[in-house]
Amino acid sequence: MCTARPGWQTVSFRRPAYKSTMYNLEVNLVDILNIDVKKQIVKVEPLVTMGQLTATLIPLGWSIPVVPEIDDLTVGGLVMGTGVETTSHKYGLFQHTCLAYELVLCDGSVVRCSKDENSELFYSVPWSYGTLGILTSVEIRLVPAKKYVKLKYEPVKGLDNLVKKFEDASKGNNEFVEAILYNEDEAVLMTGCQTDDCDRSKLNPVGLWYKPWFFLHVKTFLNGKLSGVEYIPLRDYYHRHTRSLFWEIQDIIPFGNNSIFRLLLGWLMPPKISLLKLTQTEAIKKLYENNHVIQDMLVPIEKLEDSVKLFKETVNIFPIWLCPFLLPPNPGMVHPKQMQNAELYVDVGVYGVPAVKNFKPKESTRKLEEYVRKVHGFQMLYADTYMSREEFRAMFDHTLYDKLRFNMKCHQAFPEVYDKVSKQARI
Ligand SMILES: Cc1cc2nc3c(=O)[nH]c(=O)nc-3n(C[C@H](O)[C@H](O)[C@H](O)COP(=O)(O)OP(=O)(O)OC[C@H]3O[C@@H](n4cnc5c(N)ncnc54)[C@H](O)[C@@H]3O)c2cc1C
Ligand SMILES: NC(=O)C1=CN([C@@H]2O[C@H](COP(=O)(O)OP(=O)(O)OC[C@H]3O[C@@H](n4cnc5c(N)ncnc54)[C@H](OP(=O)(O)O)[C@@H]3O)[C@@H](O)[C@H]2O)C=CC1
Ligand SMILES: CC(C)=CCC[C@@H](C)[C@H]1CC[C@@]2(C)C3=C(CC[C@]12C)[C@@]1(C)CC[C@H](O)C(C)(C)[C@@H]1CC3
Repeated sequence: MCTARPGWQTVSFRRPAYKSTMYNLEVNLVDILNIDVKKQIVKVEPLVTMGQLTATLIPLGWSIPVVPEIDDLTVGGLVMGTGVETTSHKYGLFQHTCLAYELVLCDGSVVRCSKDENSELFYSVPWSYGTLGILTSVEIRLVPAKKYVKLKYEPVKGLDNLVKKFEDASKGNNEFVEAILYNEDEAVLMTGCQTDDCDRSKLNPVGLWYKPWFFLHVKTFLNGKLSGVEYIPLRDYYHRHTRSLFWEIQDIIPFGNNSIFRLLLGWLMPPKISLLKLTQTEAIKKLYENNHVIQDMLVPIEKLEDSVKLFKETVNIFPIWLCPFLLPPNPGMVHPKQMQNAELYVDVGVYGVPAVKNFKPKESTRKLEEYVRKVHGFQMLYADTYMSREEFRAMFDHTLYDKLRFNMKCHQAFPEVYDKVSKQARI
């Protein structure tokens, strides 16, 4: 069994091939069920999107701790896969901000799980891609929302310098930490906090239709020697990369940042990911397969410098997105090597056309995957993975997952995660 949500509707890169051979379950659960400000919990159904949630919560003065930035990402997809954002160094991944899940198991029973109730199931749901049960609701922590983010842009020269500053910023008191690496030697580090006060002369609603693409706006701070400060309305900040799909839009609509285009037609942007997927031709699919890399590798922060060098040598794609996150020592598929303390990791996001000669998608990606396994890192599974089943099991801890699948007789109802995310399972 799998959900009946068609592949073209999902934000993941490829379409799931398995949907045509499995029993498809309609899970049309699209509502925000309850906002309990006393207990600071919001209860939502799995198809609630990030755009829908921020539009509802922010006017009420609330938000959730981790808001992955593409509007159409769903709570179900983020729980069953993962979500990371610039607050993750403080709160962890999306699933670490969830307090309880309600699932329908393969025997038809409904269970609620949390850290104190059915805890093994609770810790096994993230990264399980719908292979333990069907999610029907999620309780997420609420945090107070303020009106603006006071964002400081700091140009940094030298990779070693950036790595040090980035690590310090992630361990400091900042609420938001992110860096964009424009080449091996130049980056802009962004740190911010929420505030209700705003210096109007520095207000920048980056989400307005005529505003330049965010990554290009950030790039302008590279030229100045000084740091810059801006006040960005909270919702504009959360979805700052939505309009340009990070920097992927430049390959799809190359003239999209032209100021006249923005002024007249900027309101049309971005095209819906689902529309792009639905209308994707075989030729474009091949082009992306053979001459494009989309990968997010999660590595321990002390491996950041080595990872950037390896990415440069293997695919040579810039900009690179850097986002720190805290990985707590919880049981389940993804945890730090030592189970004593939470560890700081970083998401190294590489999206674009490789600038190396003789780029071979499979070989290059496998080289990166091997490195990530070696340093006890993890690959985000919305993108292509070329790992074998054994390699996949070496990267993701299947101990608890296997135990639960056996106890709950999941093998009679759901495939294994690998059979949903591997290259063979996706078209
Ligand atoms: C002919 C008729 C007459 C009625 N007369 C009355 C009346 O006089 N007084 C009265 O109080 N009621 C009456 N009802 C029943 C009832 O009020 C409405 O049908 C009900 O409120 C549905 O509202 P809706 O159309 O907004 O919900 P829907 O459009 O069915 O659903 C609204 C949203 O909730 C979601 N949703 C629906 N069901 C579920 C579920 N089980 N779990 C999760 N999400 C769900 C949907 O996906 C949708 O997003 C009547 C119903 C009918 C058909
Ligand atoms: N900033 C970030 O962190 C970003 C994250 N992403 C990635 O995008 C993906 C989310 O995309 P989205 O379109 O929302 O999700 P998808 O529809 O792609 O779903 C992802 C997985 O979750 C499963 N799933 C979803 N809902 C349920 C449910 N109710 N019960 C059981 N299983 C369920 C799906 O199962 P099935 O196959 O059966 O449908 C699928 O395997 C995540 O993998 C995330 O990591 C992408 C961009 C940015
Ligand atoms: C963890 C984080 C921050 C991930 C960000 C990932 C984005 C860059 C990804 C998510 C969805 C994504 C894979 C997508 C694409 C580009 C990269 C995206 C936007 C595009 C639009 C590229 C063009 C393709 O033909 C197609 C339309 C299928 C995809 C759709 C999904």
